[in-house]
Amino acid sequence: MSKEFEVEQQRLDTVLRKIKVAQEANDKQLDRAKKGQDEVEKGWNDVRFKSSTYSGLFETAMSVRQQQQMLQERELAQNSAEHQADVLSRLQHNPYFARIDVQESGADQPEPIYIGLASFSDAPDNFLIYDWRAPISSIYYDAGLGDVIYETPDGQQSANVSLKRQFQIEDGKIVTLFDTDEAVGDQMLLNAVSGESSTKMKSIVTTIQREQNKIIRNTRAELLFVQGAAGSGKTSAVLQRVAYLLYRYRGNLSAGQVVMFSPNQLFNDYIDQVLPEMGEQNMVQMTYYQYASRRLPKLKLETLQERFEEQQPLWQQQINDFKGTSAFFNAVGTYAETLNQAGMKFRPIKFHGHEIISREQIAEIYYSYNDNYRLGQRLEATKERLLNKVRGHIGAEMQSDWVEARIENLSKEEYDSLLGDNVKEFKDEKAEYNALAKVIVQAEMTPVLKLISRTRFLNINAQFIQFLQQLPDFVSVVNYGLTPEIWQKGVAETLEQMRQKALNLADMTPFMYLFDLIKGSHGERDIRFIFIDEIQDYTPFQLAFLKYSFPKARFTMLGDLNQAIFTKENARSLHQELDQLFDSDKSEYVQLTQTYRSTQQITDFAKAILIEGATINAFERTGDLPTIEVVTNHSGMIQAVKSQVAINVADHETTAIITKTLAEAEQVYAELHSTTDVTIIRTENQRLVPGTIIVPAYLAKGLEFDAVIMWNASRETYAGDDERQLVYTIASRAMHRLTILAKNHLSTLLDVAPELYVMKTR
Ligand SMILES: Nc1ncnc2c1ncn2[C@@H]1O[C@H](COP(=O)(O)OP(=O)(O)OP(=O)(O)O)[C@@H](O)[C@H]1O
Repeated sequence: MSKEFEVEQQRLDTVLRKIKVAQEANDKQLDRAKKGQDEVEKGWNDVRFKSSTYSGLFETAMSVRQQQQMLQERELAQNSAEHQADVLSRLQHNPYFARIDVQESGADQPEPIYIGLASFSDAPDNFLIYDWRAPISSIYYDAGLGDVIYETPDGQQSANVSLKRQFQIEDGKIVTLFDTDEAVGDQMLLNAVSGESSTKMKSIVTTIQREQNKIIRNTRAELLFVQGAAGSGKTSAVLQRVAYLLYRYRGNLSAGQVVMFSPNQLFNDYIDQVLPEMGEQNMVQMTYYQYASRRLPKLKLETLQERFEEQQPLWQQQINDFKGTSAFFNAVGTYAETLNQAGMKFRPIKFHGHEIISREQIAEIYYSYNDNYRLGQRLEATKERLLNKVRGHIGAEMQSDWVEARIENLSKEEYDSLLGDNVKEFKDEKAEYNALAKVIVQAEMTPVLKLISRTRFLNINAQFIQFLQQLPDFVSVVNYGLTPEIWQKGVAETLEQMRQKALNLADMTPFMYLFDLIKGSHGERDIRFIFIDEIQDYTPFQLAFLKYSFPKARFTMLGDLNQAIFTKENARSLHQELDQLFDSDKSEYVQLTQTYRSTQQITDFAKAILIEGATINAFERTGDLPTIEVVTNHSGMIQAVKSQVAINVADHETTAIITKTLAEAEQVYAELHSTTDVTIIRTENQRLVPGTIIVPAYLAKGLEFDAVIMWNASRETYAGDDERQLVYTIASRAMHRLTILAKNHLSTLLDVAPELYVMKTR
């Protein structure tokens, strides 16, 4: 054992001992906090409710307030002690993974800095471990030896690095230790990426790469756009970024103010351990569909499966494309402006089957305000007036026949329960009638008042249709390859859908936006950071809408234009679109070209599928060449799948059989499950499970597996050039092994150089 090894092990022993001491002290504190809370809770018994006199009331209130404050303090103490217990047990398990010796300018000697998952000190300012997110830790990820400059909250700081050392520690023992002059040594990275896939993504703190570190620590950009090839660590980097931001803005930023839009629920499930593993709470994670469903609970929205599998006629596709443009977004805004003068659609307010306020009356109120009222103000003012009007209607309604009939037929119990505490001697029958009638009418009015408060007197569906009908007045549809006739045909389709309380993806966001403009919504202003994964699947309209909906947030967008569902043309213009939404001085575009997921052979193969793709560099890790097998019939493919799965299982490689559609996945499952142990993933709401799975391509986004079997990569299945990206996405899910099966003819999209794969024959 080398001298250094020994010295490091001794230091490790000392640190672990100190962690233990800290744990014991913390446990005591936790006990005290818990006991304290019990006492406070007991204290409630002593709070006397003296309510007969004013001073008694005041005393009670004070006493309650005091108890509440004490409870809050104890709870805080307990929470922080609990948090500390969690941190310490993490550190006990794995205290640090790196050491750098840094001499800051002005200091007379270098200081060793040990970097781990959290900071730990045994005395004020005596840090035995530095959090990986501390400013100084950045040096470890960014540079090799020598003079360096690093960012601190107070500006740039210069220093000299004389040593970089990496550790692997298990059960309190240093397993390996090596010095390096690179940023993060390749050996460590190779170890990290050579592991097997799992159903849960892991954190990459120990091996963050320099360009990933830039993304993680960026606090300047309003828009940070990360373009990165499949497997280049986009998702990993942003999850570490969330952890970094929560650390950097601790006390001012909570996990609930960070929202991540991800491609599907399965993916959410896949990544949901990364932050807890680092001792942080998860941010809010949702899919765009979930976001829209939450906002439009009454409508049946188009699902992921429908969106991917539906074959639409060209004209419909063109309409949908147009509805995704920023021109269309602007058109909604222009239309909404016109509503300040005229055109707002209302529903009459009804009570007991008859109209009490007609749509014309509502319109009259709505347009009675002067010109400088905005839509939202108009609506608020109208709402107030309507509420008053309805309340004022109570008197008239009390005399109506139905109220009289109800009162005449009241049983004794009903009578008592209606009047409640107000049962008393009435001076005459009229007084009694009025008292009863008032309660009855008020009760019946409550739902009407509620509807008004919720602005249900707006006819938003009719409004949306009217907007669509008038759209050619605002934008020339001809510029988008449409004619006014075709456009109106599309409007009729939307109308038909809305009659069935459904909305397709293309209409969903315009509908929400129009509704928001009418309501004068100011968006969710407390959300501070928005992350959007798989940005290439969003339309410019959606992006503009998200910007509008989260006006105070900084955006981080991740995407791979190679995996675009957008056409290439759109992908290129995405940049221009974003320039219109964000101040270009505060936008930063970063490219990740190095891939980590797959072996060199798989990366090279996947890359060859793309034409003029973005730059992709494989990480040097070798494996077998991908294999392609073309058989003559369906049962041949089933045979091939079975034998490949058997080989993979024997080699402990978790396998995903990826099909194009759910129907295909079902078919393969039906033929396999009696003889092979497989799980089918039908919807995004399922969980990933260990072992072999069958999954349709659109649910495999963002995931990775040791081995992938691409089902039926035939010419008929993957025919059009627009499916190139999909084929690339499927191939790039594989870490170590890729098998492609086809019937009769291989898809021409897989027509790559023969040295990149092995053609298998039986
Ligand atoms: N710095 C790193 N150290 C170790 N492993 C890394 C690093 N960066 C990425 N990886 C690994 O590479 C794999 C791919 O990363 P990730 O899923 O974040 O890529 P991605 O760019 O989001 O891919 P895709 O676009 O295909 O969804 C993961 O297994 C991840 O753990």
